[in-house]
Amino acid sequence: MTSPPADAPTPPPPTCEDLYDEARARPKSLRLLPSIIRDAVRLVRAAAPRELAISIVLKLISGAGLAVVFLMGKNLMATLLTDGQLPRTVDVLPKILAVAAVISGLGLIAAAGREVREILSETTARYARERIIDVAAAVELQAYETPSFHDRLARAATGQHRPIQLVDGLIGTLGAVAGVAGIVVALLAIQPWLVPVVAAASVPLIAGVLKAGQALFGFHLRMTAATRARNYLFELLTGKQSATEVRAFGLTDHLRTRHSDLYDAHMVELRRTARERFRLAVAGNLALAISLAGSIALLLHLALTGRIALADAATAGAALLVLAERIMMTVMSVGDIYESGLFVEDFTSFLAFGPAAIADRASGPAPRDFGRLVVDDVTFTYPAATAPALRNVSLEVGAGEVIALVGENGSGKTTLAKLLCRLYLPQSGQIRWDEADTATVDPDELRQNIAVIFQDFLHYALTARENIGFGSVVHVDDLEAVRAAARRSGAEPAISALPEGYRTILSPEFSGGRDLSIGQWQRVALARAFIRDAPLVILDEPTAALDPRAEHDLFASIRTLYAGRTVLLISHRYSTVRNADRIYVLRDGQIAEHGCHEELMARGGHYAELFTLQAAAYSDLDPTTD
Ligand SMILES: Nc1ncnc2c1ncn2[C@@H]1O[C@H](COP(=O)(O)OP(=O)(O)OP(=O)(O)O)[C@@H](O)[C@H]1O
Repeated sequence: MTSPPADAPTPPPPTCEDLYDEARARPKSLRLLPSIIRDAVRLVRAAAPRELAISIVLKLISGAGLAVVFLMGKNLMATLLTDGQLPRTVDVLPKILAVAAVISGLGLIAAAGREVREILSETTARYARERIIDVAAAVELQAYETPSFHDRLARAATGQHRPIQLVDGLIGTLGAVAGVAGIVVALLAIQPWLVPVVAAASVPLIAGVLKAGQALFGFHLRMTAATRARNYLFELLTGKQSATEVRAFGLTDHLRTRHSDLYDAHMVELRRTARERFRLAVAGNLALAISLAGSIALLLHLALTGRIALADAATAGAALLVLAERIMMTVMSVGDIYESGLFVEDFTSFLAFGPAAIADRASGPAPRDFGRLVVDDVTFTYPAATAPALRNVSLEVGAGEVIALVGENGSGKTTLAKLLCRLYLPQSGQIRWDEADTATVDPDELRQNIAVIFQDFLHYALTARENIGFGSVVHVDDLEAVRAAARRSGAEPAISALPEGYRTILSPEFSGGRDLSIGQWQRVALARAFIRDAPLVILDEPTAALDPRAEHDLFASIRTLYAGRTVLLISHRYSTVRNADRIYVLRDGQIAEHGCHEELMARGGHYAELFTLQAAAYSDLDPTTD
């Protein structure tokens, strides 16, 4: 692939939106079925090739086994009834034993088939789940900002058992089709005109099951967003994180009613869909029944008027009835396959958005060292927003500098930090790490050079060691490195006081787990940034929950703590950023001004206004001021 010219605007990253629309718009005709079946078989084969092969072989053996039992039984009867004499035990016993052995062998095969099927199903579900994780990990963070991605993710997560259902249905259908074929051959020999009649009568039945499959799939498609909303409310009502606030504000009844209303709407729609599916089934079956009754009446008429032999009419009638039953079964199986196929198509088209699909995105190697980070005229708008969060932002961060980013709420500080980490790509402008445009380098490699702690850092319900070690996953088992990071961030005393120290799970949801105070959590998060050996450190509000002494200590020693590294600091505490080499002031997504503290104060602009405002609040509280 050719790389775009250096000055060309960065193309918008592909999101799941494109794929979503394409998948939805695609006609869900029966013609798609072979490719859907191929995809499903491929997926199951990739997940569990051995189990799939064994499962098919066992199914074939069972099918053939039934025929063998039938033939052996026929042979046994012949032996028993030979010349009207009682057979000798020695002649008959081996045959009885052989029939018994084959029957019990078939029983064993059926039992083995069930177990293999269970393993096949679970292995396929696991494989499908892992592919979903691949997609979730590969898509740009931007995809998470779109409801359609979450809809598709939710459907993929619930549809992971569909490929195996489809393959199951396929194996069953092959058997049913073989049964139909046998009777069709017999009918062709007796009354050939009956075959096209029955085939024509099956058309409404087939159309019905296809429409029924589409109706069910449509129902799931329509309800995905509402189902996610309902599941979210369920999480709120049952989750640990929400439990405190839901109780404190007495929200349980209100949320419960909303959950229940959404469920009511879901059930109304489900009943409507079920009625539609039932109507389609009635119409299809009625058409088949009418044509059957007509054919049998005609057979009877032909027999009574002497145009066909009575025996032929009776045989054809019986074959017709069996055929009708088989056709119904077959059509049902085909309907199930089609229905599963619609979900499989939805599922596999989602998987297509995984690592393979984004492999050809520009992704050169990330620079190893850090000299300079340049933000050049960057504009960025969130997918869900209409106005840009950042407009024509330009700034520069040099190696070894401590740079501060300040501004009022919503001015774009966190957004800029996320763009620097290449979590989002700008719609226009460039972010250059030394000479490399970060849009064109491998994002994972680039992020290895950055230690970032966001305001909403994660509280992992895992051990204290992991909570720190995740900052540099290669050090997760290195207790000494973890301890050293904890000492630097001041988290060490709180962790050492835990019942199992660094082995304690930081969540009371798990046995032996304990929680930390918010300030202690913040120190743990800071330790995560310390353990990561990255040249650029981005700290987004790192001291919001720290006590004044801890905050003072951190900022007083920031140059020593991060000696040799470059620090980008986002803070609302103006006193803490005054020692930065350069301060950038963001306002409504734009850089309003920049310079060192003294320069900005002398200028008397936005920074000076906010700094003075904050300082005044402190001096008002100061009992020594008059
Ligand atoms: N995921 C999102 N989708 C749409 N708009 C967003 C999203 N995240 C943030 N915004 C909007 O982008 C703008 C910048 O937000 P950002 O979080 O960068 O501000 P901030 O300066 O870090 O604010 P704070 O000081 O409150 O942390 C805001 O107007 C915000 O409402």
